[in-house]
Amino acid sequence: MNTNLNGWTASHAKKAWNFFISTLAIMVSSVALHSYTVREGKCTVIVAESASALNASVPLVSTASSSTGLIFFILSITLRRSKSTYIKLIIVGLIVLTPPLLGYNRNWYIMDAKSTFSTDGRIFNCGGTLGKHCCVQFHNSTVMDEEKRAVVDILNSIECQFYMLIDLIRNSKNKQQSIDMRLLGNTIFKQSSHNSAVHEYILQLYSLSAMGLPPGSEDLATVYANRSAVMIHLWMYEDCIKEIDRAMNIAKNDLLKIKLFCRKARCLHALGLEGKEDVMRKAEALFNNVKNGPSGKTFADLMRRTKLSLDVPIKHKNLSVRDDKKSARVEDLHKKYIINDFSLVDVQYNEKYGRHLVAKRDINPGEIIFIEEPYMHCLDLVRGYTYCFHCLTTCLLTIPCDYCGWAMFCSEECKQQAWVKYHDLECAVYAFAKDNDVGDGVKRMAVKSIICAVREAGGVDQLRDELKAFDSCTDKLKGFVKDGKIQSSGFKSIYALSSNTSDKAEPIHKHNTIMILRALVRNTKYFGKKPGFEKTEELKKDDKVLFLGSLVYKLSKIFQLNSRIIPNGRDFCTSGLDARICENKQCCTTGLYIAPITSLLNHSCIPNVKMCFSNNYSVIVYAVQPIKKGSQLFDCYQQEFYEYNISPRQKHLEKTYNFNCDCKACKEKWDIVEYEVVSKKNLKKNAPEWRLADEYLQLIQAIHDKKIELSEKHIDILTRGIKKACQSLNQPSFMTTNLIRALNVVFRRLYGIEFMIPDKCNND
Ligand SMILES: C[S@@+](CC[C@H](N)C(=O)[O-])C[C@H]1O[C@@H](n2cnc3c(N)ncnc32)[C@H](O)[C@@H]1O
Repeated sequence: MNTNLNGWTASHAKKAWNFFISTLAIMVSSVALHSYTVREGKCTVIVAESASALNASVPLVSTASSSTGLIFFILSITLRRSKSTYIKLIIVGLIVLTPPLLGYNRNWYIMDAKSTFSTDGRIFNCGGTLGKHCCVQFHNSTVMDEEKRAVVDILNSIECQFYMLIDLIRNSKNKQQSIDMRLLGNTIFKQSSHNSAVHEYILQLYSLSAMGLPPGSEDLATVYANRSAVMIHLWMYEDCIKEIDRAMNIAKNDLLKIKLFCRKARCLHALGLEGKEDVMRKAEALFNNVKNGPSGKTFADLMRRTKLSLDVPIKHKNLSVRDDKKSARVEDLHKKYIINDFSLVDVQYNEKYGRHLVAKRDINPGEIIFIEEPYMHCLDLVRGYTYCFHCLTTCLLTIPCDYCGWAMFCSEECKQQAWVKYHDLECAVYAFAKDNDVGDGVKRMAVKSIICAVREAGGVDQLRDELKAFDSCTDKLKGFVKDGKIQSSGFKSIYALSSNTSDKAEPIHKHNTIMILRALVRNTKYFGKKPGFEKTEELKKDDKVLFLGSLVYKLSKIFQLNSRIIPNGRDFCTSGLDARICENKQCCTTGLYIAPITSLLNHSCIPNVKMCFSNNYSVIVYAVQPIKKGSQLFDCYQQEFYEYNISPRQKHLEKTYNFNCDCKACKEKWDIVEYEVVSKKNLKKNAPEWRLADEYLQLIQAIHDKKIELSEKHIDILTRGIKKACQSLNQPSFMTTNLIRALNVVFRRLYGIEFMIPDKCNND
């Protein structure tokens, strides 16, 4: 008798194999008898008599269909004669069963008995049709399949059924609120003491007032006239003339026109331009019509004062909202660096970080790594008095969309371009999707990008086909690298960005999806207008709805993770918080933007790169620490280690970005140290730190206090300091941190998006 070390005999082994094979056969055949698979579009559906049969069947049946099960059973009975047959049978069994066993839980979804889902355009109803338990495996499961399942859940939710059925009030212009804002603006303007913050507030009130007024109305002409009064008050004569002409085009009231002519004559005089006499003649002609009326005396006085002022030489030169020196500097930068040239970096992928950027050579602090043009931006709704919603140009005299109460443009051209490109639909869709939340940018980005993507593709069906083809490509770097070169591919690059949000953010994305989908269904012609279509039972059957719904859901997540803040124009946010968590949203953000390659930067609490949103609609990514060839570039998603303690820092990253940070600062538990106080007294008596403080502290202080005119040379000086600090000091160190912070201020001031409202004015 053959005995092995454990006392097992061949007959034991034979019995064991026998038992194993029989059990396997019984399981398979029982599944075969109690469940069956249906190939439905891109899915395999297993239908079973009971939940337990379903659970048993999932790992087995995923590839072994009922017929395979039967064959298996028959084979095990008829062929169990020789050892080699067993071996063959086992090999076949392993081949058949291993992939599904490994795949169990990954691609199989147990559906509840009543759930309905779409399989590649067709509807499969688990309960309704079959009355049995079922689960489904999505073959070639694409990213969108995940979202489709979520959308079915969303459509089933009570919140969705509620919003689909109720009639929401269109969020649009509000004339009374506009008039109230204008009157408040007038009251503040009449007060005697003004500084730039007051000027800004007055302009904000007037522009918000303009937003809510119908086109061509006398009220709108009055608001424009009031803004022109602010402009002349601020010695911004050229802007004042533009605003006067705008008001004049719609004004019907003679009294208003006389005021405007008088103001225009003063501006022409201040600018030394011809034409003031002609303008005064027009004012005189109108004055003759009103001089005997109730306002005759007031206007006679105005005419007299204006004529007198035209004889006095003007000492103030024209001011402008744009900083010309900065514009020239940014233009020079664009001559030196090609926009969207990513030759200093590589995109790579690994399991831990996903896609990430890696330096192709050693990079010095202060060096610009690349400049990227964003794919899209979205201004905060209250910022319409400083920037154009369409081109983001600095503009204090924006004009409103004719229909909605939030979009403001720098010119008629921008207004028209935006209308043709996206705003005609955005205006209607967002009117119903808008919540009264200042930080609604993610939702608005989703609306705008869907509209643009559908248009660019030529329709919803075409977009679906394009994305399907894109999904079928398994390249991890798709959308970002083409023919070995980093290159973004428009909407597809946005679509390819990470949507790995945490479960905690789910309610927001679901709500965004409901609100946008509702507006797309009810306020666009994307789906045709079938009666009763807004009923969620109907919507669930429509593959176009499921497709667009899932796209909205995915984009909401993508924008939450990948969009970055356009910082407050003039300075650092007081708290430095991420605008999406900052309680005082207006303090630190102008809006959001998304730039695909920049979005591939992963996070570290001690970042080696920083971004600056330039005043020429581009994102400048520059190094703040020495970066070795082959190492990863890291940005900081919220606050750096010196601004936020480790625990809230990590909680926020986990909650918003769904990962656990293990950068050096987190591993070594670096907490806030008193970095803010720029004084040598705070330094430990550490020789290298003292030496660097002697060399740089005064400059750093002067930069923060705006005491010096900055230039590129300051970038070089700080760069040298950072290099020395990184080489000679143990980190974290006071001097390294402060040198890097000063470098960020310099970049922001030299190139950053900014608007200027003068402090000085005619009250001085
Ligand atoms: C803006 S994306 C960055 C690019 C991303 N790696 C990709 O492949 O698209 C943000 C996501 O990247 C991942 N990520 C960022 N920083 C990380 C880090 N330090 N460690 C691990 N994952 C990180 C997280 O999943 C996070 O939600």
